[in-house]
Amino acid sequence: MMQTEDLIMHLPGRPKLDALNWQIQAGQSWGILGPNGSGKTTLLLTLAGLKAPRSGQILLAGQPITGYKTQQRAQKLGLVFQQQQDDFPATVLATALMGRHPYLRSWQTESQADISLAQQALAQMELTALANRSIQTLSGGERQRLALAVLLTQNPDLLLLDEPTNHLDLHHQMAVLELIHQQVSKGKSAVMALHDLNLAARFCSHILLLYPDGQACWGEKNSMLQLPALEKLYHQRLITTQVEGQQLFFPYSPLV
Ligand SMILES: Nc1ncnc2c1ncn2[C@@H]1O[C@H](COP(=O)(O)OP(=O)(O)OP(=O)(O)O)[C@@H](O)[C@H]1O
Repeated sequence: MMQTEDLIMHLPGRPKLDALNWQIQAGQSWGILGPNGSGKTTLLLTLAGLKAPRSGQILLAGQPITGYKTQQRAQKLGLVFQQQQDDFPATVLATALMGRHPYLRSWQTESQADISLAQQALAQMELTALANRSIQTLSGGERQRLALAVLLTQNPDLLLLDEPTNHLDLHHQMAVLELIHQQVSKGKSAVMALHDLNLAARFCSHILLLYPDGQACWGEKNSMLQLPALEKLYHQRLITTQVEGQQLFFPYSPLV
C-alpha cells in the first residue's frame, strides 16, 4: 500500500532523525506512538504528501507520491486531522459529500449514488439525525465523527488518522476504532497517531514508536509494546496487566 525509502521528516531544529524504511501493507493497522512534539502529526502529513520530507521518498501503490495528481492521490488515501477547519458554513450532509469530490469532474454535481454513500457514512457515525444541521452548531465529538464520515464517504485504500478518538466519549471511541478495524479487515490499511496505549494494544496490528530524540522503531505489536521501550518513550513509569487476554497499561504514580 505504502512504502517509505530512507524517509526523514522535516522537523525544524531536529538535526538527528532516524530514516524510516517502512512498509504499510493491506490488512495492517499501524499505531504511531510518541510523546507530544515527537512528530506524529508531521509524519502523517508527510505520508499524505502534504508536507515535503527533509529527504527520502514515499511510494504509494508503488509510485512516488509526488507524481500523483491531487485527485488521484485522494482516491487512494484519506486523512483525518486533529482539528477540523470550518471556514465555510455547510450542512452535515454537504460536508460528508465532500468525500466524493475526488471522484467528480470539475462542476460535476453529486449523483444519487454519491448521496447514498454519504448518508450511509453518516448512519455509521450515528449522525443521520444531524444531516441538515450546520456544521458550526456541532459539538466537538459530533464534528470529529463527521470528519470520519467524510473519510468513509471518500473510501480510500489507506486511512491516515491523527488521534481519531479526539473529543469522543467511550462508546464512540470503541465504535470508531471497531469501524476502522472492519475497514482494515476488508483489505484497507490504517495508520493512526494515538495517545492511548490500551487502544493501540487492542486495535493495532503494528506499532511505530517515535522518540523525542529522533529515534524510531517499528514492527509487529507484541514486539513493540514492551514496558522498557514504552517507559523510555514517555519518560513515565508504567504498570501492565492482562484482563481477558487483553494487555492493559497504566501510568504509575505512587500513593502519597
Ligand atoms: N512550522 C513549524 N515551525 C517550527 N516548529 C514546528 C513547526 N511545525 C511543527 N513544529 C514542531 O515540530 C514538532 C513536531 O510536531 P508534531 O505536531 O508533529 O508533534 P506530535 O507528535 O503530533 O505532537 P502532539 O502529540 O502534541 O500532537 C513539535 O515540536 C512542533 O512544535
